[in-house]
Amino acid sequence: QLPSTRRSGNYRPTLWDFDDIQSLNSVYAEEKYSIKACELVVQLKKVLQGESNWVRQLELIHDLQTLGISYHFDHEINQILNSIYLEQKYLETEERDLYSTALAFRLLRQHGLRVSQDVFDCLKNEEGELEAVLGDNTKGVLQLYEASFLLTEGEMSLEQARVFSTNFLQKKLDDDEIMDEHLSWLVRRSLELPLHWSVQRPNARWFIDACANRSDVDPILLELAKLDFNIVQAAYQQELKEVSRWWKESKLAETLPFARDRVVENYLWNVGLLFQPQYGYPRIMTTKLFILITVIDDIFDVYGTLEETQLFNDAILRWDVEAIGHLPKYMQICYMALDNFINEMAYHVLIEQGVLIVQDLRKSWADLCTAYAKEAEWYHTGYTPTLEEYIDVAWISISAHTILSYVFFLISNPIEEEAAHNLRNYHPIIRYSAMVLRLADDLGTSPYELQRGDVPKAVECYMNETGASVEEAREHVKCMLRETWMKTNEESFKECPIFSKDFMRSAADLGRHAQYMYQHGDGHGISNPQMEERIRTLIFQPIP
Ligand SMILES: CC1(C)[C@@H]2CC[C@@]1(C)[C@@H](OP(=O)([O-])OP(=O)([O-])[O-])C2
Ligand SMILES: [Mg+2]
Ligand SMILES: [Mg+2]
Ligand SMILES: [Mg+2]
Repeated sequence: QLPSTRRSGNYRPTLWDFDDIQSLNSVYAEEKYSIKACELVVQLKKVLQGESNWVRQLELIHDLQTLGISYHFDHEINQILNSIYLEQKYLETEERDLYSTALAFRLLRQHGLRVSQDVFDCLKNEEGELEAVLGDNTKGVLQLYEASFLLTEGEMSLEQARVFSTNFLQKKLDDDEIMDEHLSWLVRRSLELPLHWSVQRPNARWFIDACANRSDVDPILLELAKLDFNIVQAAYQQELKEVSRWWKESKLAETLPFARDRVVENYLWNVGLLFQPQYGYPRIMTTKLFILITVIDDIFDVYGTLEETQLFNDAILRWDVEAIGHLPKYMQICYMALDNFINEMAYHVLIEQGVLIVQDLRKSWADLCTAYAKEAEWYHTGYTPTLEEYIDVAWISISAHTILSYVFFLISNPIEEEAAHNLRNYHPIIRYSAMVLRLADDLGTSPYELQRGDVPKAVECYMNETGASVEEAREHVKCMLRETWMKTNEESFKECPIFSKDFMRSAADLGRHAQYMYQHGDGHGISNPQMEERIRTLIFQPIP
């Protein structure tokens, strides 16, 4: 049916004032703080090298990771994990328990070292049951729970460990039986989102604050975590100011008022996706990308009539900038903003890496808009696809393949032809990243999207196809999320990876950041108190 009036997303104006952003200015940009941080890094490297107990070494590595500062110690961490793996200390039965075994299992697997799930066998009873010997060991069961998310296809005992450790921990919380307050916080947090699914830098602030309630934290560790957080935040603020100026100068917020005006939220995606401080320019470019994807997504999902969306998609497929005269004015503006951005990105890569990628970028956008157009057709004709039909289109329409294309070309130097070929052919790691992003997005945004009118999403397609209730359908989607993570884990263990470590990390972090953004509803388009607090403490307020 053709709408008599256009839909609206009823999106509120941005929460973050342009002048407030432009006035951001952190003392931590001063060199004296970076010098102090370097001194602390040197001291901590000595602590790491001086630690001979393998469990303490692993606990230090775990803390460095959750506090967001492990990137200073990649070499030391690599050395320690490889020697623990080679010396197989984590296998000597007399030396270990559930806690140390699970901690070693998780950190070694995360590092790409393929430890067998059999490491838990010696802890089981005669009937081969691990759950029978948990006793009252909440600390150990929490580590087992975290470790179970590193499972790959067919590792049923890890899947069973996830189920019974979840039930064990939930019961402990419900019966208020966890006396240690910090442990209780960790359990509550991880039951919502396990460490393996948590994006590192955005979550670091929570772990830094939580450290204040721990007696076993090395003061140098906490001092460096706070200082590093504030120094990196100062760099983030400068990047955000630049993107915010670009968005204002584009005048797209005024000319396309129906679209989500979300510069800060779009920048936050890239704090999760490209957390390494040296990726400042890539973060600025991928934030512009997220902004344009958000606007064009809203043209297809909210504002454009069926006929207009088909005209826009044809123009994108043809890519003839002289032939847009027939488009409505708002589409001409959007088309040119996109064309300018593609040229800006392609020019940068041509100058820096000597590779011409205009066709790659246009193809990626063409695939995205074709998927958008299909969804618009389904909406306007009132068709509800099967879940399979929907996923075949929606893993593309969530835009992960476009986002990861830009990430690839921005951080790969040199650009390897085999990797570029796999990127163009949507290597499985791209599809898995897209699936986590899509499923997390549908769980977080579809209630609002359906209210205003949008194509039925994964939950609704499953309900329509099977007659399931909303709860059952949401549970099914969460099961699909777990299966996708299992395939992602499998892919990351492949011996000869086609893509760089940083790219593989970004592909997984895109999905992780989606689970962070949508943890409490639609943190991107609607926002909520938790997301506002996260943005305030992550970007606007240094740690005191
Ligand atoms: C960056 C994004 C992941 C992409 C554009 C904005 C998003 C936050 C999401 O927005 P949404 O409207 O929920 O996407 P979809 O459901 O219309 O595909 C799709
Ligand atoms: Mg949308
Ligand atoms: Mg959409
Ligand atoms: Mg959505």
